[in-house]
Amino acid sequence: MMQKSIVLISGSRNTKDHLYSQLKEFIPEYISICCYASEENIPDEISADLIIYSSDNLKNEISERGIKLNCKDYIISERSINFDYIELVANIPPKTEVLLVNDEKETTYSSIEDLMELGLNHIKYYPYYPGIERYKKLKIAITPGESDKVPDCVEKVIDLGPRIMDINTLYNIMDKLNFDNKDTRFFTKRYMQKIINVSKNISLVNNNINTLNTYLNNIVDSLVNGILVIDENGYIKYANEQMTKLLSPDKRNIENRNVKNLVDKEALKYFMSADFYENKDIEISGSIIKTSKFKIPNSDNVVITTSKEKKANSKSKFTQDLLLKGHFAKYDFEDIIGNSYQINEVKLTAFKLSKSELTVLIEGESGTGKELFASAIHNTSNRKDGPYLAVNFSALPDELIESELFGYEEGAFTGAKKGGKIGLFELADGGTIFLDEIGDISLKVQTKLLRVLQEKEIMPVGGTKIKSVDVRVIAATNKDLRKMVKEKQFRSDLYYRLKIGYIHLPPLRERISDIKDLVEYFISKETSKKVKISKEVIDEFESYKWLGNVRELESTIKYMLAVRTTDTLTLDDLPDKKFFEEEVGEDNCDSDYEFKILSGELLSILNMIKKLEDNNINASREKITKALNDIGIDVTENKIRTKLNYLEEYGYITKNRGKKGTVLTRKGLGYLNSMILEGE
Ligand SMILES: Nc1ncnc2c1ncn2[C@@H]1O[C@H](COP(=O)(O)OP(=O)(O)OP(=O)(O)O)[C@@H](O)[C@H]1O
Repeated sequence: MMQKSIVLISGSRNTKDHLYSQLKEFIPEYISICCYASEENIPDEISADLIIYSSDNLKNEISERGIKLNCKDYIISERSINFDYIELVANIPPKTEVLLVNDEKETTYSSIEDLMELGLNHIKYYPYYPGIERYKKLKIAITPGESDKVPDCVEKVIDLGPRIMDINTLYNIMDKLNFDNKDTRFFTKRYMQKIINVSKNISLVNNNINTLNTYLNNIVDSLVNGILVIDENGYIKYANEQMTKLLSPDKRNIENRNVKNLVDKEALKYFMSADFYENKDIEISGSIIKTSKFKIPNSDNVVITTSKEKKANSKSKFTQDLLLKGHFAKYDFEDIIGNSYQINEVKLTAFKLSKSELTVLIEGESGTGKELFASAIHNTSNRKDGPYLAVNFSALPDELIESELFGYEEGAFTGAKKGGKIGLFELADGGTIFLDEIGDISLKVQTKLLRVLQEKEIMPVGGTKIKSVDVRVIAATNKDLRKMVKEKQFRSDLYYRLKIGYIHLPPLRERISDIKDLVEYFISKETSKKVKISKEVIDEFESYKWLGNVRELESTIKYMLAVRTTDTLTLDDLPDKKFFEEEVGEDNCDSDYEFKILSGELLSILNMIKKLEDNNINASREKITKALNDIGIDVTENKIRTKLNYLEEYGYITKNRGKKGTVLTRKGLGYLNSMILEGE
């Protein structure tokens, strides 16, 4: 038999090398692989069974260059982020703002989408590509192999290497070369193994089995969409979220159930037969889906995967997934750690509310545990066996929110799916819907929501028929809704409807006695090893502001566990200051005018800086200390240093090196003026 051959053509040498090693890894040895880069020499004539172009443009370039091609077929590779390196991204502290740099607008956006789809949405991506008109001048950049395009403002570049071929392209290659079943199975196994290794790496870095599961799920989901493991009798050992959605429209847990009760006869034949197959079109729950089946080595279990339907369905699927933060209520009240008076009071109120059917509004800063409480309320309520859908409003534009929440009827708008679409409210029937970031919804959606709350019925977009739904609403926000009501950005009637049951979650800095318990809890959650934490660190933590609240504390512990050198976390393991949340940011322009109430000492310092400034004296640390001592306020220079840092972080002052010393900002001056007005 003649040896089959592949020729790969890419633009740069770097991409060529990466794609070559990927092909070597996945394509059996008996296929010969030859690679060229257009920036190097390409022969005038190329012969192969299959040519793979790394991009569309390259195909045109090759034909323009008049290169003679003797080949039966070609493929243009679809590319995705190289997940060998994604742990680098996973390790970036939450909420960090980064530039995503790529060569063109499209590739930049699709790289952002890839990373988000992999679940790496703990950081904020801003696009950058050559020729972009305006971009955010950030210090960190992530790039898939295009580090030479990174703009000057960037200080740290995380290069993920060029994007690799995606799983569909690899399947396509095998298809075109008529691989037999054995080889495709080998490939699937390899790919899965790779994914599992990547996830293990990530979780090792984070020391966290939960992270392992999350990333594993996300990566698997983004590649094969649905994944199901069944034993020889058809009992489900594992089903990921997508498969659960496919087999059980109410999205309840399907583990330990039998596939016989979940799919119809036709599909069951394929699920339970002794055959193994790749990408077979099978009708499951009313849709034709590409399905593969393979056996887990040394076990009686088989794995069934369904492919991501890239074309027809992907948009609406993706948007609903974006909107949905979770399908299951994961937490109970026992999972809410903390014994402070403040948190106990809130837990008690929440517990009482859970036994009622009232709508609940949870207010609290970001990371205080609003989602945790919503989940615990559902799990303690009479609806605990019903669905729980957590919806995040900040992810989507208004029109989509409306159709995803309330569904639409066939023909409601261009692109509406045949048969219409069931909205999340209908899916949550009999259960609870958690509407996170409720302050982000438009007035139009507010009006529709009000209707659900008042009448317990929904009207799908473009529909005429009203449908009754029985859903309990729990809403959450980190915005000041009352202020939004005053400013007419939030309907007052909706506000009062939501606020029938009300919980305010205190920020972490107001319940510092919980810090120790939380720290111990997070350590035990992250690692099975006996890791201690020094008292100095706890003391230090108790003096922090924790603007990112419990979430920030959790990621700090994760960080410290990852960098620690001994089994005790010490001050040396603390991240540097940049790691911690800062208050002033572009997203938070209002904070310029939102004053943090300052305690006596801080106020005295601020006042003193103004006095010195008024007298044309540079407010150095030394001068401020002396002037305060002079008026009987007993402070050391060291203490002043800490306080000045605090004032600077809140935007009241800026510290300058050298002679100029500390100066009041507009906000600082504004604060002092407002104090004078209040005093008058
Ligand atoms: N009291 C607590 N005990 C244990 N874990 C907590 C507690 N509070 C918050 N967490 C953890 O902190 C993280 C943030 O919590 P959660 O997502 O519920 O906050 P949130 O207020 O909904 O934040 P956002 O407004 O940003 O969505 C989660 O990982 C959660 O498990």
